[in-house]
Parts: sequence; structure tokens; C-alpha cells
Amino acid sequence: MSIRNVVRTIIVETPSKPGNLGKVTTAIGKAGGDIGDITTIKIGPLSTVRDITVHCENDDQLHQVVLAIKELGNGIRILSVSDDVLRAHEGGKIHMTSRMDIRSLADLRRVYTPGVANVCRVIQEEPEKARYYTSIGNTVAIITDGTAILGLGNIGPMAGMPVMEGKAALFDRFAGISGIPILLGTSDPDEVVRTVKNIYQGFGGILLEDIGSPHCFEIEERLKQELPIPVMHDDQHGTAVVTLAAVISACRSAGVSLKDAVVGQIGLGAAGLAICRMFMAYGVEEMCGVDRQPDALNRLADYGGTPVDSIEELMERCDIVIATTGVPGLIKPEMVRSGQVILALSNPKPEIEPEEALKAGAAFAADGRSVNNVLGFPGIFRGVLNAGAKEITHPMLVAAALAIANCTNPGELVPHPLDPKVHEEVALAVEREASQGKE
Ligand SMILES: NC(=O)c1ccc[n+]([C@@H]2O[C@H](COP(=O)([O-])OP(=O)(O)OC[C@H]3O[C@@H](n4cnc5c(N)ncnc54)[C@H](O)[C@@H]3O)[C@@H](O)[C@H]2O)c1
Ligand SMILES: O=C(O)C[C@H](O)C(=O)O
Ligand SMILES: [Mg+2]
Repeated sequence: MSIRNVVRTIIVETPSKPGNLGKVTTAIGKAGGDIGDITTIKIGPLSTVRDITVHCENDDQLHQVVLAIKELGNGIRILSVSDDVLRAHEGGKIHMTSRMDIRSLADLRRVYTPGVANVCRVIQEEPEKARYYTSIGNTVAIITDGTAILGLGNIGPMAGMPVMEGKAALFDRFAGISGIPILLGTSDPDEVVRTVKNIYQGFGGILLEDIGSPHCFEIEERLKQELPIPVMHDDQHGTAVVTLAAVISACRSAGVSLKDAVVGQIGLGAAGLAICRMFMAYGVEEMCGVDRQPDALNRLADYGGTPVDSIEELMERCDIVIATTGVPGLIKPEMVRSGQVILALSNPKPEIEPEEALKAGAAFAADGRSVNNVLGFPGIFRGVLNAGAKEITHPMLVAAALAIANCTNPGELVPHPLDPKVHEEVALAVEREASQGKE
């Protein structure tokens, strides 16, 4: 099956006679549209109105679907075609609400002034109490400069806001954490570090998101050293954790040892370099990588990896191939070797569709929608916040990866992100590791 990123709701009116819905769905199918939900909005004596969600590969196909329905005639009419995803974003995805009810004057005086002044004094005398008497200990800043928003590139922080709001929604849903998007008007490492240092006190942790390479490396390293709270660049380490989990699951299913496998990484930016570092630290001896930028290849070599000259060579040489380039369709089916594991993780479109890779002979294949850092970052931060840890360490990340792999059903690569167990298990594993580190 091909990627269907164009999702529209078509409102169709048909005469209230048997067989008309069948005509509409057949027309949609013949034009290549894939039908999702069908909801009946109105059944009248003369006409019936239904919402039909249709998934298309592109705008051209959507146009064909609309045309096919219109051509049916005989009283069948399209009332509207709407973009549900855009509509769902009206007003944004997040909203800060009060945890306290304010109904009486007494409530007001407790929540606000004068009662609050006493809480301020308590914190002034013992700053560590802010963790109990404010939301700071449960709030994570989601910081971006907009330079690598998904695989869309440097589209700026404002255009990246829907992604940041999405991460905040996931923090809330899967870990009960408040995520606050912060949009930076600079990418200069000195300025970014200074800005984050000036605002960090309001947060229990810092999630760096969609900050491009190479400046993301310096920014994360310096913030980790200079801030007393956990800092993690999601695209680097969140991705590396979930990728390691997926590959561990693939190796378990195939009965092979990951440490003996030859692993190849296409794209050595934020995600790619962190994946290589994670795999090498986990014990993979032959870690190959390719990138169109010589500096990226040099960075891989500095960490002990093996730069290769071309994607073709990497595909030829490696048992497990991971791609994070942001370039859709970069891996051609004829490059796939029989039995390979292919994780084409770029969003919103992968380097090769999993179905295509499997058809070309891959033993396992997945894209960035399923092997996604949503399986990692909520639980990782829940774990460190619970433990009161000041940093996120490599053993915590490995513990998170193993927790994800252990929640995965046999034959699958990763668990379903809506399975609450996976986020709980990741949090527990990270908290346990953090607590051991303290002893
Ligand atoms: N599935 C996930 O959870 C997940 C997580 C993080 C990133 N990603 C995806 O990975 C992609 C990259 O993200 P990033 O943050 O690492 O970006 P980045 O800009 O830091 O890195 C991209 C790298 O790919 C290289 N590249 C681009 N085109 C190439 C080509 N034709 N051949 C070889 N190398 C090429 C670039 O030189 C760069 O080093 C994005 O599409 C993003 O959505 C997915
Ligand atoms: O946002 C995602 O879906 C995953 C990842 O952080 C990405 O940048 O692609
Ligand atoms: Mg990202």
C-alpha cells in the first residue's frame, strides 16, 4: 500500500434509495481513494447526507475522486470537501488550565493574593520546595529554533509550532507532563544557550526538538553541562532509543545477534549520528554511515564508525539499514537485499515505504510513523522527573530501549504508541536506573 497523506472529508448527498451509497464508494475506490470512516449525518425521506473520510496519495488523486463522484449524477451531490487535519488545528492543540477551582472569595485568596505570598516565602527560604509547591517539577520546555522541522527543513520556529504543540499533547497524554513550546528566534549556539539558561528555572526539564545539525550537537552538550535539570534532544536520543528497541526486536524475531550484525545509517544528522553512537555503545562492531556532507562523515569517523562512499555501497554491505535524511524515496527497491532490516524513519515521508521494502525482499521494514520517538520521550522525562534526576544518562536511555523492546509483541518491531503500558514501563525503567545512579 502506498502513502496516503491527503486525508479529506467529503460530504455527499444521495437520494434516499438503496444502492446509492454503494455507487459512491465504488466510484471513490475506482478513482484510487481509500475510504476511512463513513458517518451518516441526516436521513430524510428524499435525501441522505453522509461524511465520508477519504485517504488519497496526492491532490491529483483527490481531484479524480471528487470528479468520479460528481459524474455519478442522478441526484448524487458533493456538499463540501474539507481538510479535517487543518480543521482540527483551529485554535491550536493545547491550552493551559487551572488545577484549582476558583468559585469563592476564599478560593481566590488561597489561589492568588494574599495567600500565595506565604508560598513564595517558603520557596524563597528553601528553593527546592518549588518542586512541591509549583508545577515546575512537572513541566518540560519544548524548545525549537525551527531549523529541522520533521524532514521539512528550515521552515522556521513559527511554522514548526504545530509539531511542538503535538509533542506537548503527547507529553500530557502519555506521561501527565505539561509541555510548554518555546520558539527561538536564533540558532546561534551562544545565544540559544544564553536564552535557555535565562529561562530554565520555570521548568523541570528541557526537550530540544527539531534543531538541525550540526549546531544541535554543541547546543545540547553545553546545556547538559551548564544546567542543573535534565536536557535531551529528542531527534538525537529519543530517536536512537526507539531505533535500538526496534532493531533489538527484529534481531530477537530473526534469532540473530545485533552485536554481530553490520549496521548502516543513511543520513548522519541529529538523528543519524545519535543512532550510530547508541548502536556502537551497545556493542555493534561494524557501524557504517553515509551522508552527502563530508563533515558529517568525519563526525562518524571520530566516534569510531565507518564512513562509506555511497548509499548503494551501504545497502550492499549492511544487514540492518536505518535512514534519517528527510528525503522521500531515497532508497530504491532494487537496492534492497533479501533478508535486510530496513527502517526508513524520515517524516512525514520515508526513504522507502515499508510495503515496497518488504516486496523487494526485506525481512522487516518500518517507517517513522511507527518507529517514532513518541515511544521514548514521554516516559523518559516521566522517569527522570519522578526520580528528581539532574541529567539523562546513557544507561537510562538503554534501559528505556530495553523497556520498549520488552513491551513489543513477538514478530513486531515496536509496541503501539497508544498502549499505556509502554510509557509506564519506560518511565519505570528510567526512574529505576536514575535511582541506582544516586546510590
Ligand atoms: N521517526 C522518528 O522518530 C524520527 C526522529 C527524528 C528525526 N526523524 C526524521 O529524520 C529526518 C532527519 O532529521 P534530523 O533531525 O536528523 O535532520 P538533520 O538535518 O540533522 O539531518 C539530516 C541529514 O541527512 C543528510 N542528507 C540529506 N539528504 C541526503 C542524501 N540525499 N544522501 C545522504 N545524506 C543526506 C544531511 O546532510 C544531514 O546530515 C527527518 O525527516 C525527521 O523527520 C524521525
Ligand atoms: O515528530 C515526529 O514525528 C518524530 C520526530 O521528532 C521527527 O522530527 O520526525
Ligand atoms: Mg523531531
